[in-house]
Amino acid sequence: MGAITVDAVSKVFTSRTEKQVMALREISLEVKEGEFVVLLGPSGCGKTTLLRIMGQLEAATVGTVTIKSSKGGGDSTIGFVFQEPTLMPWRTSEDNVGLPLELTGVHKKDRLRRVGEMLELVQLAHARRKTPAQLSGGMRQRVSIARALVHDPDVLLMDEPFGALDAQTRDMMNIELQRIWMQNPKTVVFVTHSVAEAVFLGDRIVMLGINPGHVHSITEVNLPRPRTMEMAESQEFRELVAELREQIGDVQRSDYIPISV
Ligand SMILES: Nc1ncnc2c1ncn2[C@@H]1O[C@H](COP(=O)(O)OP(=O)(O)OP(=O)(O)O)[C@@H](O)[C@H]1O
Repeated sequence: MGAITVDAVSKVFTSRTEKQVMALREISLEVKEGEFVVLLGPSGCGKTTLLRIMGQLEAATVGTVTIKSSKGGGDSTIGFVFQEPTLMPWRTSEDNVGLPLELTGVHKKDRLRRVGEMLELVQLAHARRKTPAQLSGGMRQRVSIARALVHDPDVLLMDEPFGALDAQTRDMMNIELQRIWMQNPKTVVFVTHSVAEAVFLGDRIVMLGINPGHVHSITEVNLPRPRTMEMAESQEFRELVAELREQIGDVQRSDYIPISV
């Protein structure tokens, strides 16, 4: 597992019109080993940008991100899950999950064993020979999660992974993800628009403010695990959701004018 340190990260984008937009300003954040951190905040506050910088898919304009691996030595490894499953349509679940291992030259026998374990973990062993078109949206996302975990990454970065699913499937996937995470502990950073999803999943919720993106607040969720759908009906859960919704409202009411620099 890995610990993530975000140190004074700012990001300025230069658009096609050559106008510069500051998306993030001086974000500092520590994600502890094995922690499940959720990034929450109104549209445009920079959640995806911050996640992409953490995953080295995007460079920070200023500041640094360090991922310290508890395995020691070598580069830290990262698993990604995006809103769209990005599976190869002609490949079976087994072949999609095994792709990262294939690309790094893992021997077929070891690869199949590991892929089998991952498909068991996401409870899709029965669908190993199916292609994405033969799976439901929730099943496709479970294949993506298995693929993201197959190389045993130090951290798992998830950008609205259940945003395209219907409400019922999304609830089920939240329960599933919690089970997978408890069975196979990882450091997770998870982006969402849904306050209830954030409270259900997170150890801590980092609320980003806008104009430009910055850390507005950090909330610890002290509900015991495993969290259940019944728990989501409790007063404590509802109060936390209400408090965070109010915070989002406050953030949104602050004038949003992207800062040009
Ligand atoms: N490649 C880019 N070029 C220019 N501006 C960008 C680029 N990517 C993001 N931005 C701008 O940076 C800001 C933050 O965008 P980002 O997508 O990170 O926010 P977000 O909180 O994830 O939004 P949403 O919740 O709507 O997905 C926005 O003002 C966006 O327009």
